Amino acid sequence: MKIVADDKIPYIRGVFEPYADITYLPGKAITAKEVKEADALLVRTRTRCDAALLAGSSVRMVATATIGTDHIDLPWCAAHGIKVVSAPGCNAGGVLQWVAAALARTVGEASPAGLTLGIVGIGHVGSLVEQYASAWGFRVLRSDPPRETAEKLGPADGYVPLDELAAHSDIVTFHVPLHAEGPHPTVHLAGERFFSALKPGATLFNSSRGGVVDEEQLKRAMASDRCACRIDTWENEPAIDRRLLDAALSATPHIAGYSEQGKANASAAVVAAAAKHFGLPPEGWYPTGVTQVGRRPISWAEMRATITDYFDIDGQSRTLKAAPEQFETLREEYIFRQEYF
Ligand SMILES: NC(=O)C1=CN([C@@H]2O[C@H](COP(=O)(O)OP(=O)(O)OC[C@H]3O[C@@H](n4cnc5c(N)ncnc54)[C@H](O)[C@@H]3O)[C@@H](O)[C@H]2O)C=CC1
Ligand SMILES: O=C(O)C(=O)[C@H](O)COP(=O)(O)O
Repeated sequence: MKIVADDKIPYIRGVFEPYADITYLPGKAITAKEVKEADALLVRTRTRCDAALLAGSSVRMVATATIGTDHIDLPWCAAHGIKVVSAPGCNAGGVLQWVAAALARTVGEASPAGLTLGIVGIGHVGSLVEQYASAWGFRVLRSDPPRETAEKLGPADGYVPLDELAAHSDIVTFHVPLHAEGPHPTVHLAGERFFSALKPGATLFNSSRGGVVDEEQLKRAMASDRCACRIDTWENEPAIDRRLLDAALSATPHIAGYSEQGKANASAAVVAAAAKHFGLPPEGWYPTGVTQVGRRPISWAEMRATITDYFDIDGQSRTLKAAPEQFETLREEYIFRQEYF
């Protein structure tokens, strides 16, 4: 059995070695030639898994150590009998920490009470953000048309159309997958219509995917002082837009989910997926030495007073702004932070 794995998936070295021939490569170096005779791929967002990579290969399973799957051509894999497994919710706690830091910087000395937070996408991340933001005193508006339809949710549950959320929110945070298909596509979900509806002076957070926000429209809205932004995920990473970078209140290199616990969960998920699929022993494996966090309530005051000790969003923003050409290196050399709530 042959596995090709991204060499930046942490903790997994040694786990499959007793059972499989495993090769570790940088995500971008996982090419058609390298995977031709592989049975399984363990990837991250940096390997595009589509016909160009997989056609004619012996790959039967792709496991991604990420929540997002937009780097994988899911229909093509399904049509060609390739099982795809992701790591749902693995690093939601890390993204919560990024949002908390961004909220702390945006709200400052003011009180969350009286401010409205619009959350777009109420899945693993969005619902966690909602839980903490509501407890901190924000009024929360939600938009998630797929859930609203499936679960018959509406204004009585705090679910509103995106335009309405935009018009009434002081801060809007996006937590949707990037997809172009189906009745509720998210490519440029924050586009011209969204920015026309947006409450003047609002701040937009994007820690979902570049492409969910139309950066040209965002820059236009910022140029006329209609909004501000804090951005973790960018169109065209790693070649990010320098004007947007300069204008953003916070700019981080797609590291919102980079907590030690999130990375460990992601690694455990891909190991479990491959072990299960191929009937190998390490199915219940989890990295040793990773501190477990029990999710706990934290007051707004405690969070504001402590968040910088764990995640210095301003410091990391200064680093990226000073050296945007290092975008990918900053990600690769990131010291995974600790979740503490
Ligand atoms: N910056 C980072 O480091 C990270 C980014 N992410 C991104 O965050 C995204 C969300 O993560 P999860 O909450 O775990 O995903 P999830 O799949 O649990 O939830 C996504 C939610 O978005 C909703 N949705 C889909 N289309 C929508 C639309 N047009 N409008 C409003 N809502 C819509 C879905 O119904 C679902 O409830 C991931 O797909 C990934 O792209 C995830 C982890 C880390
Ligand atoms: O989980 C996701 O989805 C993310 O965006 C990840 O945090 C990005 O992880 P890497 O691909 O950089 O491992």
